[in-house]
Amino acid sequence: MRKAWRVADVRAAEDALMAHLPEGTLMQRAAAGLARRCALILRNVYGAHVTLLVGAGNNGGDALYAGAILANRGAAVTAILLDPARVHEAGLKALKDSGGRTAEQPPRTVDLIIDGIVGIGAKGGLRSGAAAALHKAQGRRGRHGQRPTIVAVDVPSGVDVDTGDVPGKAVQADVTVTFGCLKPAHVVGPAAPLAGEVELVDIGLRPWLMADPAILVPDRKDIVNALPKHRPTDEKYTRGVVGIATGSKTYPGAAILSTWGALAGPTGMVRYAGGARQYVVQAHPSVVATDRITEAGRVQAWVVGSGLGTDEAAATAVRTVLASSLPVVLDADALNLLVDGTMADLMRGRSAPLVLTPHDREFARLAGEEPGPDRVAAAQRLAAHTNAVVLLKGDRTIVATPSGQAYANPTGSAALATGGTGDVLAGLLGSLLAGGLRPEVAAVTAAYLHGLAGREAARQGPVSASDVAAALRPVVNDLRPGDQENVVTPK
Ligand SMILES: NC(=O)C1=CN([C@@H]2O[C@H](COP(=O)(O)OP(=O)(O)OC[C@H]3O[C@@H](n4cnc5c(N)ncnc54)[C@H](O)[C@@H]3O)[C@@H](O)[C@H]2O)[C@@H](O)CC1
Ligand SMILES: [K+]
Repeated sequence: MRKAWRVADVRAAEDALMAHLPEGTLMQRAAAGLARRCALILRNVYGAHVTLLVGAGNNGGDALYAGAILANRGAAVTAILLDPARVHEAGLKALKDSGGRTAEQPPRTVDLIIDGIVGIGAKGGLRSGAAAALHKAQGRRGRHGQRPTIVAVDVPSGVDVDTGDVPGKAVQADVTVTFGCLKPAHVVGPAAPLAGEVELVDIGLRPWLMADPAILVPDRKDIVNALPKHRPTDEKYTRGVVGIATGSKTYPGAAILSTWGALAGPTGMVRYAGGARQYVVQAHPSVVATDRITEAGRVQAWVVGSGLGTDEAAATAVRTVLASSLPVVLDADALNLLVDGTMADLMRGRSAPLVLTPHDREFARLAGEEPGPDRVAAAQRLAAHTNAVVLLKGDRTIVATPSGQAYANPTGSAALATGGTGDVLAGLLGSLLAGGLRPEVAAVTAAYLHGLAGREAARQGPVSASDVAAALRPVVNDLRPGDQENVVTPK
């Protein structure tokens, strides 16, 4: 897992580390890493045109020192000082000593913009002077007529570093070079896509980060490790059976999509219980279907949700699974049935895992408040209140546990913002729960795989939920270690 820390924890670690180092060492390390990445982007540093947007703090200092390094290698470096009276003096001197200059306006040619406007000291969106300078620099062209590449120092300026919120104007970076550790804005909220590609430069901070990380971000290896392995002795029941109670005669599509999602997961068998049984069996002949949950036979986890409606039968379905001692996923309509609070005791009294998968509107109905600018904190509050793992859908889906652990999914895709993809996710999640994964691991794994499937489906053009469901199985298979040949020819 990658880890992101909040600003106060980063500052505490920096203070502790700096006490052991000569003054300025950390900034030199940061600037060296920043300049190295800029040089890689420019390829030919000699003769390149670099514009620095320099704010009042140390973020501007990083930019000035990196500018000095690039100027020493023959780049034409121009610094636009947004608050000249408070500029990092030593950084400015270093830039000038290396042949860089300051100017009021960006020069005609700009290959690279280094955004040193503001870093972890940010408050609010970009101020007007900074926004105007950025706009002008962005409007310039590079040596070869190309648009300038934008490299953000530490974070794209204008974002809220601790929450990933974007309260006003902000920089859209191509690359963000950050120092010491990731921060929440790199991985959650609307800020995360503004960071572009994030490079983490080691400045020796990690051993000094004493606090727990605010957010964990899974990578491919974590997902490979989480997925249950096939064993030669497996048969369908040992791999787990997932029960799906979604859809209805009126909304059979939801049932087809969620069973499709479940079929891509690790379980050996998928059972369906509900009004859309005929449609489900037609679409997926391997699914064993009944009309009611109580007739479905044994399963190791239930998914109840989308397309179910909110009538008495639907409420009974939710009550039945909540009263069981099995892991449960509640999605869509099932979440709306929780709103009146009549199932609160059932929910809070459970000892078996419960996962809720709201999008923003469902979240607002359930929690009584919008997720707001701090989506991680909002998901954590709902998780604690409901004693459930909460998967809050979004471009960077968040998974929060009742104990306060938070994860951000890195594989988000705009392709998933289309009707029915949530049904596919819920089905897959149920299969992972039935396969024995802990609820937060199942939620994180499902979001990750679902995101990859969305990206895969988008390669072919506009995406429907069926495309995502169809892409899911190959994506899952690609990450699961397959059956190995046991007779190997010696080379
Ligand atoms: N503390 C350290 O040891 C290190 C810090 N480093 C750099 O220092 C940065 C933090 O420096 P500072 O604490 O000086 O803070 P910043 O440089 O992030 O911000 C300082 C100033 O920016 C202005 N500002 C705040 N919000 C703004 C907005 N929305 N628009 C425009 N201007 C705004 C304010 O006047 C504030 O005083 C890090 O992000 C990183 O880039 C690195 O050099 C690594 C070492
Ligand atoms: K910045």
